[in-house]
Amino acid sequence: MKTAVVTFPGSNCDRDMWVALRDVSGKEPVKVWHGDADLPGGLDFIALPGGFSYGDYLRSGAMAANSPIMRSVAAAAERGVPVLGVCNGFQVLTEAQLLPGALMRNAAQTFICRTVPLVVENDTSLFASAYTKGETIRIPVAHHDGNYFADDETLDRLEGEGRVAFRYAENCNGSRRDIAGVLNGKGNVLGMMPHPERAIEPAHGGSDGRRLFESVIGSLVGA
Ligand SMILES: NC(=O)CC[C@H](N)C(=O)O
Repeated sequence: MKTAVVTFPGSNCDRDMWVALRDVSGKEPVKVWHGDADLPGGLDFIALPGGFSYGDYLRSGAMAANSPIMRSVAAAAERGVPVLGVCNGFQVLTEAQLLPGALMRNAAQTFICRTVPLVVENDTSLFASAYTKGETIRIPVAHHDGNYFADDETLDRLEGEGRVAFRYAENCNGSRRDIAGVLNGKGNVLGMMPHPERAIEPAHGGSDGRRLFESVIGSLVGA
């Protein structure tokens, strides 16, 4: 099994993601730099971490979405390789149009940094098989641009196709229909604002994020 974490200039959660993947998979992820033209061969999983890529210049994730490496990430996603984008990684995935919608400034115009309750909406995706639909989990958020927006037609389609992965039990940022994470049509790309890699062991204050990594790593066993 071969996993990778992509680092952009301004990423600040790449090490946490790397440690979470290493601890759950037992194998060290490959570190990939945004300027690399190609991903290493044979990757089974790609993570886009949180942070402030390019200082959130223009819009959060807008510059990173045009990094050289994102062409390879899009091609890998198209081939069915699982891709997880957390927080800034989610912003990059929407800006790269690998996921629908946009992450706008939080409704209260403030940076939010706290642990929030989330409802698991989909427990059949490869990212969430270790959760139970309807279960409430607690995962930290830390962002100023987490206000998920998509038009009604898109939201209806996402809900109808079971592509809302997580919802906020308490809407902390104004996201439409309380959406905290969404899947692409094939179900192999997940973007979410909360940080599962910050809830891996009790010392983090909770370990509800660990099951997300157990789900996806478990789906790769044998890979
Ligand atoms: N923790 C993060 O990834 C922050 C994401 C983003 N730059 C924001 O503040 O909205």
